[in-house]
Amino acid sequence: MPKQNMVVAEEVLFSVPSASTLFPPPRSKASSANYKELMAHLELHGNWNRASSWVESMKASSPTGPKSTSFLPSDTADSSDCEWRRRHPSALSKFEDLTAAAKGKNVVVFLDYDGTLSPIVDDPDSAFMSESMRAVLQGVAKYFPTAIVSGRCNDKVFSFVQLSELYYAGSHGMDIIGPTKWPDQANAKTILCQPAIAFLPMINEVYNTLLDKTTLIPGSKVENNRFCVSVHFRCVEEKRWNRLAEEVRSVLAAYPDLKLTQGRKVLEIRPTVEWDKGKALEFLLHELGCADGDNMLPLYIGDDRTDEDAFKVLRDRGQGFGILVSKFPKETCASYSLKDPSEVKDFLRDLVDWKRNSLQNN
Ligand SMILES: O=P(O)(O)OC[C@H]1O[C@H](O[C@H]2O[C@H](CO)[C@@H](O)[C@H](O)[C@H]2O)[C@H](O)[C@@H](O)[C@@H]1O
Repeated sequence: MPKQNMVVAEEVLFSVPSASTLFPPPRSKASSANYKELMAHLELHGNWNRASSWVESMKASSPTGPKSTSFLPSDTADSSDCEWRRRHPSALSKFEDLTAAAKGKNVVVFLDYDGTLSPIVDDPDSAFMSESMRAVLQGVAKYFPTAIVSGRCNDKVFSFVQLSELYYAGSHGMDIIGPTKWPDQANAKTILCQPAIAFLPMINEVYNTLLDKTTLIPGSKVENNRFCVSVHFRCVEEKRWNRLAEEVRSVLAAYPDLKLTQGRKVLEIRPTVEWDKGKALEFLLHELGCADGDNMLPLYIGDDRTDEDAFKVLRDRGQGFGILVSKFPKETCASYSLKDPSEVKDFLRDLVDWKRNSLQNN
């Protein structure tokens, strides 16, 4: 499928050509210290000074509906859609292939929250999970170690999910805790992994400053995700995106240790630590004793650019499967697809039934 027919994946916003690409290093050793300093300056200020390119990226990314494919001629859209579905078939229609691969292995389930377990809604505080999804999740956690890996802070995700038998990896995996009720209360294992703990005061400071700076931009919302901050623009009129981007840019210019990425109609500010949902997945697999073993089959279901880090880990390890939740073609490292949270629920229910039946038949 031609690249332009795919939805642009959300990406690190200041990934413009690096200064070192534009200015190759000097040959003499004597000039190299000055060169490093110059490069650091250009990387930071050159890139941070492009609020207008942020807006282009904000416009290009995060399509959520039929509008997003409207730039395609309809026959091209149809054929590219078919080709994409062939390469990333539905996890529901290929369920038997998946369970065949899982036979004799311990399945571990990783789930993103927004857009995967709950539908995308305008107000982030109202992204509730349905009771039926909760019941299915409870069933999943009964048979398989299950983790929620989210950009949100753990407290918020827990307030939506309300299941203490799960692992939670909030703040894009930078805050990992084990279940307080699995396999049973007495044996509950407390895992704690917080690789960005040193950034807490800085993140709080940035959150407060951003709250203050964006307060006059109607529709904007700043969310404190503990180890990262989200600036939502889903409800901001497009003519004001430039102003919002400019405010965020001006705040972040003072924090070289923070980076900016983009999700679904959201700007995300994160520490520059080498940690993401992929690292969280690897950490949890290791904790569960299946880092190197072939006896585990991890399944990771997610809808966002940030989930791609986890899909990539599974693809590179050749272990388990990534399942992308999307109604339309997207660049992805996932093997399979599901269209929306309702299909995710069906898939998880099938998984529980399959496990229950195979236990009964043994
Ligand atoms: O990793 P996730 O669990 O998918 O979290 C990613 C972000 O999700 C939330 O924002 C998204 O969902 C909102 C509610 O549906 C929607 O209004 C927003 O436009 C989406 O970007 C959450 O509010 C963010 O903090 C998370 O980073």
